[in-house]
Amino acid sequence: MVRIPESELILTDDGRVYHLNLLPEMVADTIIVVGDPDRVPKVSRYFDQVEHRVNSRELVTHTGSISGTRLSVMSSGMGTDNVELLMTELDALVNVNLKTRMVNKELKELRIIRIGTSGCLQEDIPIDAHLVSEAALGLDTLMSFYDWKSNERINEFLASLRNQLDLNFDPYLAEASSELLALFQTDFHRGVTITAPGFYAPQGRQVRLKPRIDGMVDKLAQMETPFGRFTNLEMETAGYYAMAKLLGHQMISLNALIANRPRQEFSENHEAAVDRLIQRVIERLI
Ligand SMILES: O=P(O)(O)O[C@H]1O[C@H](CO)[C@@H](O)[C@H]1O
Ligand SMILES: O=c1cc[nH]c(=O)[nH]1
Repeated sequence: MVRIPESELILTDDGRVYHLNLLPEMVADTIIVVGDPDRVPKVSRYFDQVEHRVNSRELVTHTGSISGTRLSVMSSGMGTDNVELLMTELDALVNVNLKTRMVNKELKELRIIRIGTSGCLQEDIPIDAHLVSEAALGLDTLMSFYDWKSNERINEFLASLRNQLDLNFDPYLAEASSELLALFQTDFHRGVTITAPGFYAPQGRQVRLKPRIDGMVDKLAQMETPFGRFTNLEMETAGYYAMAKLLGHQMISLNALIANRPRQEFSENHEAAVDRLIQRVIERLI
């Protein structure tokens, strides 16, 4: 057993993990994750009671319970760089003894559910619909820094995608937890999500700067992946799916589709679409 040094897993003077600013007893085994820190109280307002409220930069955590089920809701901010530190510190809270700095012999498996917003790539899916991601493609480079491996079929698909989009980095594809996917089987659209390392050119948008990849949205919308068609673009899901798989946690990502890219439409009330999603997720968790 190897002791994790002070420089590698940083703790505050009172023993909290560095970025999340949390102690182990402050998180539940079921965690809802959101991007926007202002969305955290919009979830915890459905809790019967809140035990802990902790703010640390864009990382906000509320822990409480609904009808006897203990739940946490945490914000990550935007992007998979934040997802990486959130998942690593969350895992350390439950799987590392923070006093001895040794990994626990028995590892805990958390249930983590993302409630996010996303832009739809397919014309036939209505605006504000709710979609569960069966798998996600990472167009960020996060998995280049971990020992991430895929099977031959996925590797062939990724090589072809890399070629079609003329990418000069290695994308990755990660899957949802099948157990959590079963919870959201009915009444949700299903699809394959694309996780981009930005909102504009990395999602094929042009404001003043022209994206390097021509017709990216159309090309992605027409591709067939090993899990079906690509449905939506956002900024976190693939990072969550890959980190959860590597760390041994169950993870599912749900999105309100507040923009439709081919139709060039944006939601008239995206807050209401997100609130409906929050309520549907809570109903299925408790
Ligand atoms: O609404 P959230 O959960 O933040 O998700 C989406 O919205 C942000 C971009 O506007 C990105 O974080 C993207 O993934
Ligand atoms: O188009 C969109 C909408 C929400 N979030 C994204 O990342 N992209």
